[in-house]
Amino acid sequence: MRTDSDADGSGGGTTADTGGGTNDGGRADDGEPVLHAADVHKSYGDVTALSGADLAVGRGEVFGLIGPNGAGKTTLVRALTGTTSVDGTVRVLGTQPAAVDPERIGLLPQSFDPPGRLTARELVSYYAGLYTDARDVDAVLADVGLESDADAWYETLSGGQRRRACVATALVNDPDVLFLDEPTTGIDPAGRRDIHRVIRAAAAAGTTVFLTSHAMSEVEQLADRVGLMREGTIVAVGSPTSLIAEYGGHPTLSVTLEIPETDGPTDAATAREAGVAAIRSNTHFEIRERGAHADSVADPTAGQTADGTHGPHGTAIEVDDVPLEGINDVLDALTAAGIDVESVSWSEPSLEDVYLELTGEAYRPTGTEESIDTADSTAGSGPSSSRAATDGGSR
Ligand SMILES: Nc1ncnc2c1ncn2[C@@H]1O[C@H](COP(=O)(O)OP(=O)(O)OP(=O)(O)O)[C@@H](O)[C@H]1O
Repeated sequence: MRTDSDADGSGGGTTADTGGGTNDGGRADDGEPVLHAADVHKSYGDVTALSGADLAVGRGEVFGLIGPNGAGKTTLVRALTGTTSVDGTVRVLGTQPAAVDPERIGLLPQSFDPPGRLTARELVSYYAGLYTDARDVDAVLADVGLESDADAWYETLSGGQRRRACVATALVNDPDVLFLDEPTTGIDPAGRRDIHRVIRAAAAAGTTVFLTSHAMSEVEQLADRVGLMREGTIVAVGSPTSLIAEYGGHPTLSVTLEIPETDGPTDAATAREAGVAAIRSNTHFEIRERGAHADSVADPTAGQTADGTHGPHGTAIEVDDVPLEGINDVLDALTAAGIDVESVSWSEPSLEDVYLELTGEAYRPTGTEESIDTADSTAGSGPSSSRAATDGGSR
């Protein structure tokens, strides 16, 4: 991070900010945000890629851009990196994107296919040679966890190792602004942690990181603020916490009740009905009556279907807005009514729920849910956690 770009760190904000963000963005040397887009439009023939995008990102901020395929994320990155022309205002480090000194920008595109017969060290050295003031190549390779594979040809590296090498090429000039498009695609959890650590360190040193990703858990963990893009505009901006509070919904407890193997579907419905009644009479929690759940009470096929509302051995009840400390109240109510519980899972809303709420679309899950025994159900929770007891029986 070059010191000549140091900013005053004062607040910036964006026109689309939900107001809940904890970091409204510092400013570049001349008082502007480091990245600034206002009313940006871009069309490809009849296709509208950007339809009035607004954005302000500050120095040292990690900004995560999420949105469905085709929402306009890559086009916005291209606008910010000066690789496509757009209508509207786009400023980077206080100037036009095309006029920014390339030494101050790091870019990892989604698709990057370097020559296979370069070693990782040669690849990063090549990029280092493009800059007048590059970092030590071996230090960068160590940062991304590639020190022991530095002399392997790129084509012999695994997918994750290749991606790490590519990330290294974007870091070697110690950029002031780092654009990362899906940086951890194909990288295993340990490698992902390495990359996350590198991103956090860069931001702590003052680099502005603009992260585009479909991995909601990654964005939730890394980003100071998140912008959700839909149909060419950013429809919500805020810290992950504020977006989840505003759009994520409530924590949900899902209780699967046991039904004896010989029983038929009507008994599954009866078991569920009894469970619902026990919870309603003995706790203040609401049952989440999704359409399929409501139907399952009266549905003679309940307990047999694969509609996702209950498994083959039990029937599920979803209880809305149950805090962690309320789980035992629900289980006690069922136990007191003599109802056996097969399993329990509890989940807090996450950025995934925000995404679903604001786009109405499912995305590829990133598998971050953790499972623990409910015997420890009073243990602390992370920003997005799920707790499950898979052993049968009531408590
Ligand atoms: N070079 C191009 N020529 C024509 N249309 C394009 C071009 N680039 C993008 N588009 C269109 O612009 C829209 C936005 O595309 P963009 O790549 O910015 O979306 P995205 O949010 O990055 O999508 P993804 O998540 O799939 O990468 C899409 O409808 C896309 O088909």
